[in-house]
Formats: sequence, structure tokens, C-alpha cells
Amino acid sequence: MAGTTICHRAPLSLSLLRRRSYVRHPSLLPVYSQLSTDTASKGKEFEGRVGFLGIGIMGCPMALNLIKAGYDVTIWNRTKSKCDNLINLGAKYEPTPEQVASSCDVTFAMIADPASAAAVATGENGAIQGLGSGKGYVDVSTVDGATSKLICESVQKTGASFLEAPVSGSKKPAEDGQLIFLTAGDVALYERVASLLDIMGKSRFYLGDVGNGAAMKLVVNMIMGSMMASFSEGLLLAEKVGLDPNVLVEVVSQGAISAPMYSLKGPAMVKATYPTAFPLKHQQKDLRLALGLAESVSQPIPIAAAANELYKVAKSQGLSDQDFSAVIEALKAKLQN
Ligand SMILES: NC(=O)C1=CN([C@@H]2O[C@H](COP(=O)(O)OP(=O)(O)OC[C@H]3O[C@@H](n4cnc5c(N)ncnc54)[C@H](OP(=O)(O)O)[C@@H]3O)[C@@H](O)[C@H]2O)C=CC1
Ligand SMILES: O=CCCC(=O)O
Repeated sequence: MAGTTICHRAPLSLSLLRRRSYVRHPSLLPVYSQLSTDTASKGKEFEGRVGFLGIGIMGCPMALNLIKAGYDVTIWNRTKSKCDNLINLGAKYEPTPEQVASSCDVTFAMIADPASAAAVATGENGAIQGLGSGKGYVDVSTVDGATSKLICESVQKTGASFLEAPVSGSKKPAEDGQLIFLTAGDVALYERVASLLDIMGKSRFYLGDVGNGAAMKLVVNMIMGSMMASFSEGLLLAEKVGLDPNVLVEVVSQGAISAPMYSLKGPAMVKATYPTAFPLKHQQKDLRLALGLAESVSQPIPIAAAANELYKVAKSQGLSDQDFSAVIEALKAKLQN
């Protein structure tokens, strides 16, 4: 049996819900977390300097919300020019992850994938070289559990604490401070950064051991990737049999399979436009990582495996940096063949 602490930002009186859930994955060790309701739910005000590594689609609005809330934020991005707007809005800048981590009390990282998240943390001039006792490192990137554990071990060797905290929610929720944090790892650090998470997000789940946050995120994105592939098939089939796909979007939005994702992205997909909120290359990465997770427990996931193939086709069509809804183009190509 595993314990999960869920914290919604408001209303405060209902903000800490606890529930027990059953897990089968052997690495999801039984854990029942007892967090102090007051501390965890209200998020005692964070005191200190905040670092943010990775100023991309997600990292930029997340760091901006911390700046707007009045925090002393120091940023770094591989491509420095992406930092310019935030610097103009009050962020400090350091030229390496190491210098950010050494000048801040807690450092967040929002980096593309497992290899780059590991490199930013543990590579040359990586964050761990600037970490030490009393500091914290919070990785909010979407990576696999093995990478997260590797980063955790490196961070802990410096005497610092580690929290894994991937997010559910995309560009707009990041802008609106409405992300959902899927955290695991050091409970004291979770409590210490709770007020920061509450600025960037609308709820936070504490899931126990490092790896559980990554696993939860990959399962969610596995479902999402399959949903989008299936929705794409539906839009094209509707059109092929002479139906208006816009009407399909409306019908779906009123029924049991209604999802914000369909209503938000459907109209643009009908027009074959894919403004990037969640890059297709990242969705394919998450399906690939979810396949690895399923493989680790010998679970067949045939639908996700088929969806993954479709995203791979879309990548080969040059759609990696388009929104993941551009996966519909891979199906169109199949129809023409
Ligand atoms: N977009 C979304 O809707 C969501 C994305 N995520 C996850 O968040 C993470 C970031 O995604 P997102 O912001 O969308 O993507 P972006 O591609 O916009 O940002 C990726 C970031 O990673 C950096 N990066 C990439 N490779 C390297 C490297 N080798 N060394 C150092 N830095 C590197 C990029 O730097 P540079 O600017 O120099 O390229 C950039 O800061 C991913 O793990 C993604 O899966 C999670 C939830 C939602
Ligand atoms: O990882 C990306 C998630 C996108 C979303 O939740 O809308």
C-alpha cells in the first residue's frame, strides 16, 4: 500500500487531502507520508534565493511567476538570448548551472529530456558543483525514474537535498500558475519549496520515493499521447465520410469523452495549424520512456506502442518542434500512401 499526499492550493481548509492507493511496481516502495498539514498545505513562505535552469516554453513562464511574486530569481539557459526578457523583468543571470546553484538556496531545473537534464545537473559546470549542505535541487523536467535517481544520488553526495517534481499542464497553465506538481523525494525540501510550487501550480502531489513522480508523469503522458493519436484518427475519419470535423469537436466536447485538450486543440487541428505548446518531440520522448517503464514490469501497452510509432513518423516528417497535435499529419501521410 502506498500513501499519496495531495495538496490543492485552495480552499486552504480542504487543501490537504490524503488517500491511499495500491501500487504494483516493485520500485514504488510502500510509503505512507505523514506531512504536517499546516506546513504542507499552506506552504510556509520560502526564504532565500531561487535558481532556475532551462528557460524554454515551460521554464520561462514558471520562472516569470516567481519573479512576479517578488522572489530573487537567478536564471541560466544554454541559449542565453532566451533569458533576455526575464533579465529585463528583474531576473539575475549566471553563465553556468554551477554558478546558479552556488549563488542560490534552491535551484529548479526544467530541461528537455533525460540526457540533457543529467548533463545540466552533473556535467561540466553542472549544478551539483555549486550545491552543498543546506541547498536544494528540484528537477521539474520530464525524465525517467533511472535518470531522476542518478541526479538525486549526485545531488545528495554534495550534502544538498533533491526533489523530483515533473509537472502536468502545458504552456498556458504554466503562464497562469495552474500546473500540477508530481513530487517525490526529500520531504523536508518538499515542505521548504511548497510556497514556490503554489505560485507556479494549482496542486501538488507528494508520491514518496524518487522515481514515483517520474513514473506518474510518464503514465499520464502515455495516456495523453494515445488520446491525441486516437482523436486525430477520428477527425480524419469524420472528414473522409463527409462529416464536418468541427462538428465532431463540438459533439466530443459535450459528451463523456470531453477533454480540454480536444476543445483547445481540435479547431486548430481542423485548420492544419499546430502552434507549439507541447513540442511533438517531447511527447514522443515521453511515450518512449513510458514504453521503457512498462517493459520494466513486463506490461504490454500496445495502444501506446502504436501511438509512439505514429509520433516517430511525424518526427521523420520534420514536425518535432510543432505542437504534438501535429501527429495528425502522420496519419494524413498514411492516408495518401
Ligand atoms: N511544453 C509542455 O507542455 C510541457 C513540457 N514538459 C516537459 O518540460 C521539459 C521542458 O519542455 P519545454 O519547456 O516544453 O521544452 P523546450 O524545448 O522549450 O525547452 C527545453 C529546455 O531544455 C534546454 N536544453 C535542451 N537540451 C539541452 C542540453 N543539451 N543542455 C542544456 N540545456 C538543454 C533548452 O535550452 P535551449 O533553449 O538552449 O535549447 C531549453 O531550456 C521537457 O522535459 C518536457 O517534456 C512538461 C509539461 C508540459
Ligand atoms: O508534458 C506535457 C503535458 C502537457 C499537458 O499536460 O497538457
